[in-house]
Amino acid sequence: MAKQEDDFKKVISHAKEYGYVFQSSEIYDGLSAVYDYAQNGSELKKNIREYWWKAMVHLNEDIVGIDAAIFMHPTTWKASGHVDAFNDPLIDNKDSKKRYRADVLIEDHVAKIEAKIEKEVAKAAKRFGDAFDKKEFLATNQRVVEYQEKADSILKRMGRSLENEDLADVKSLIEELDIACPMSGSKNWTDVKQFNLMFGTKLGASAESAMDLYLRPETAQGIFVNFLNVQKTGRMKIPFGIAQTGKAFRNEIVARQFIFRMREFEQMEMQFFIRPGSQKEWYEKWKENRLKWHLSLGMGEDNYRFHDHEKLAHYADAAADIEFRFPFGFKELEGIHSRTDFDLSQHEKFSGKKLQYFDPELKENYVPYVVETSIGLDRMFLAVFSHSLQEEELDNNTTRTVLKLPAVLAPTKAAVLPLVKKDGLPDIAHKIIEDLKWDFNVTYDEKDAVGRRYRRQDAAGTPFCITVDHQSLEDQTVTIRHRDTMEQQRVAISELKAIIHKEVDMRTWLQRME
Ligand SMILES: Nc1ncnc2c1ncn2[C@@H]1O[C@H](COP(=O)(O)OP(=O)(O)OP(=O)(O)O)[C@@H](O)[C@H]1O
Repeated sequence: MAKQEDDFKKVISHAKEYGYVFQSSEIYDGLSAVYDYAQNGSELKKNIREYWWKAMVHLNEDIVGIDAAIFMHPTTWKASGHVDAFNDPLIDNKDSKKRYRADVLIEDHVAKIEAKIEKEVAKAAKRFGDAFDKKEFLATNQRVVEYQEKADSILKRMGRSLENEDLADVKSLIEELDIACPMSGSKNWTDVKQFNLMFGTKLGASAESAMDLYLRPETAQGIFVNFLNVQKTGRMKIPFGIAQTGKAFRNEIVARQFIFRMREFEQMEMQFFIRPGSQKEWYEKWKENRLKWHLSLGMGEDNYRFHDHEKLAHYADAAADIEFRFPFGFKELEGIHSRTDFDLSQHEKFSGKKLQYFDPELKENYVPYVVETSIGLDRMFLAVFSHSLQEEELDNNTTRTVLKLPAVLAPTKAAVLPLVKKDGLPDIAHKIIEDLKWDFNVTYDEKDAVGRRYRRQDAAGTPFCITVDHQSLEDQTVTIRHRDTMEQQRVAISELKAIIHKEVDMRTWLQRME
């Protein structure tokens, strides 16, 4: 645990030091769970968004993108169920006065049991070496089986109680598990209460005419209310999808873990409209497709897993998360939900307008079913950033800090470095930049010895360093150094563009999904 915390602290401080993420309003001591993306962070975030948009919208003929407003008519949130049911169960500790999500306290308790299982697995793997079969061990080792059963039964009971709104039982569970306040160690808890996560605001100038509004807690509803507009104007035929990226706001009770859980964040969502009855098939297809998208980034198959939900939201008939191995363990990165016709039917009911599709093949009208994929852009950022940050032991007994971002996502693709600040080398470097900047985000750096500059670019995640030296004056060649291997090649300046394109183009990366 201590190592995990330490690694995570390194991630947070590296994000600040290298211009990725700052705390919002830091000069006023910050605002809890709100963050700003800095000069490198905003580029990385944009690149992740574009990588998603390319895969989702441009590469799928049957998916189009929209950009709906954050403000929506307040009835939207009545219809969607958010006014009545977008709650988290909260519990206060009477001694420390700290507030927690009751379900998170229980899940953290279960995570500790799961950590014990991992420990047993690691021990056994060491003991048995090559002969170790993890699956068999998990199924047959008595202690591990007991741990697993305990973890499952806790989660099942919690899911059931939350579903039945039995908050007294959630409190009993916390007491039975002897869960203490992580801050104070006290077990003096209040009852569990529901807390609505939507932020309210007002539209209009005068107090009398002002209308109560909400900042949207998810982007999905902007798509549902536009379903028929898009279908008609785009002449879309079912099955088809509508995608969008944009801000969402949730007044999270416990906002923690850096940009993992924020109060203002960005979602990338796609709602896929289908014939009723075909939801199982599409749900499976989208689960598979989304995992492939993640794997295309090459961050290791072992770092992802599916978590199928037992406890379903009020709108869903199936739901799964793609979990990623964050520095603090496996956690939800993306959700895939089979939302039935719940949202469109609710909007029909509350607006009094028909939201139906005439299926020319079946020759009938129906309210389509929906399978959605929903991923947090900030969470994806954290996944990519934390996975990429590595400390490497080098042959000469030094370590280097390197941010091995997938090159396609790296904020700056290349740094151009004149070996010295004289003899015309900076001029050549600037000329190279003039040419490359139309294709890539590139940077110039002439300060310090070249070795230090390499290290700086490694830590900032720049995949290539291009060094201009005296030989460049004679034969128009430079060295290009690869961040991950530290290998250097002598190449003609005229070849640079093609070399970089090959490594950073989305095509190369996204074709891995095929
Ligand atoms: N507060 C938040 N900060 C950052 N990202 C978030 C936040 N809430 C949700 N997301 C992202 O949006 C995605 C889809 O939202 P969804 O409503 O399914 O999340 P959720 O199940 O409520 O998440 P969680 O269980 O972590 O609260 C999540 O998978 C996550 O990546």
